Amino acid sequence: MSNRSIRSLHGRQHRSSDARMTPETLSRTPNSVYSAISTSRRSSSSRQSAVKVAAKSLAGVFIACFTPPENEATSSVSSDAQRRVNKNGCDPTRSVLVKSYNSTLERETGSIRFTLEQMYKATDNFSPARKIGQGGFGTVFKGTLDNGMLVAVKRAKKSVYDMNLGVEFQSEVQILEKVEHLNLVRFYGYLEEEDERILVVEYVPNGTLREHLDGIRGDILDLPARVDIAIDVAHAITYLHMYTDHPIIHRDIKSSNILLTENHRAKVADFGFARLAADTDSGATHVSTQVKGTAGYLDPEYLKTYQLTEKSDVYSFGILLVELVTGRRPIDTKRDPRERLTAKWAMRKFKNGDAGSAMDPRLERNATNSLILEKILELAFICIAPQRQSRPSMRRCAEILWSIRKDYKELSASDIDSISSLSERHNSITEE
Ligand SMILES: Nc1ncnc2c1ncn2[C@@H]1O[C@H](COP(=O)(O)OP(=O)(O)OP(=O)(O)O)[C@@H](O)[C@H]1O
Repeated sequence: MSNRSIRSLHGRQHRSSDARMTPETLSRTPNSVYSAISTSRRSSSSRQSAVKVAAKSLAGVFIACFTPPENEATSSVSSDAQRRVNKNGCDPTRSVLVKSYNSTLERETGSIRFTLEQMYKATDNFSPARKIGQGGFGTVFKGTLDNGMLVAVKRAKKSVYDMNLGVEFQSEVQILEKVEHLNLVRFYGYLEEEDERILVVEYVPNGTLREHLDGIRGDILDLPARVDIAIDVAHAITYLHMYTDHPIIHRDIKSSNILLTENHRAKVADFGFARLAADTDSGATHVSTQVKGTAGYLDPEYLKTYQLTEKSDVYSFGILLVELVTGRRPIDTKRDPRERLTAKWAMRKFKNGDAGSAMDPRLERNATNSLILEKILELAFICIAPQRQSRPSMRRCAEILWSIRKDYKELSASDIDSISSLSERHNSITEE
């Protein structure tokens, strides 16, 4: 969704034979990195001591005392997986849609192959009044299908098609057909006729996360809403990495690819760059491939080695977390040179015990928000660790965020004294 997207730099195709980390290995938190960040921070002189005590002890507690909510992870994602499954891998809603379009060519997978006539009808002949967006892929229209269903109709621009979009389009369709999750934009079908390429996906009515952070979509998102959005995105990527038939790497996690519903639920969009992950059964750890993604979100190790793993999504997710709490874009060229790379700037502030000054100025400043900001930044910084082995799995990120949300709820109803007592309670649990 940004013209900074890097479509194709260098191309090589091969698979490595290194052993891939298992989900069990991935779910272990790199405590050393986490605590290295915590201990390298200078304590803030301006902070009230109770908050410092609480922050320090909670830093360990957040990791050490999390009851790994395995069940929640497993049940939420696997029930989703069950929900989606029929023998063609499509969910009941899709089937209904397919039935109502039985005059069209239906693919075995359950997605619909639309006709041009249907697309013209759905979009009032691609009327400018129906245009809702423009991106590197083409133009997006708000469409209405015959059955009244609202959809987003993504029409590829011809120049993109001429640049070998055919292969990418088919690969995007194939990936979209495989996935089904509440936090992923749902795929309904596509059109491929002569020089027209169109994707028909769920219409998500409330704009992109970036628009919300820019304040052009009404009310500013408060911190709990941002934590919820981070959790939704973590669920979506965890699903792609761990619960699809074959792990999928999204490769373009960024705030302008996160669409929001009216209730501020997040849905990850845009599978244009998505790739199947390495085939672990054959012992591969990564796929080597052309570098694609968006400047500012790109994993430096992937950029350097062309080796793509799920941890590249984790890196982009870390950048997204920084974006969520600072409100700033990952690269902000209008700022002072020392502030242009937002993650670096925020990390410096954090290490100097001054994380609070990296907080989005539109967020309320209070003890709870400051503490939660630190927790989110701590997680962000392990996600963007230079070496991919040091980064947590997406599932681990989701677990940490659940605990952050839980503690937010407990802390927000209380004052500094309660923060201290919560930290004491956690200490006594660890001592036991
Ligand atoms: N499913 C959707 N529901 C509602 N609006 C959408 C939907 N998909 C895209 N949009 C709108 O259209 C805009 C462009 O989206 P699009 O996915 O086409 O970008 P893109 O071509 O993938 O961009 P890039 O390739 O540069 O990342 C979005 O910013 C959003 O405002």
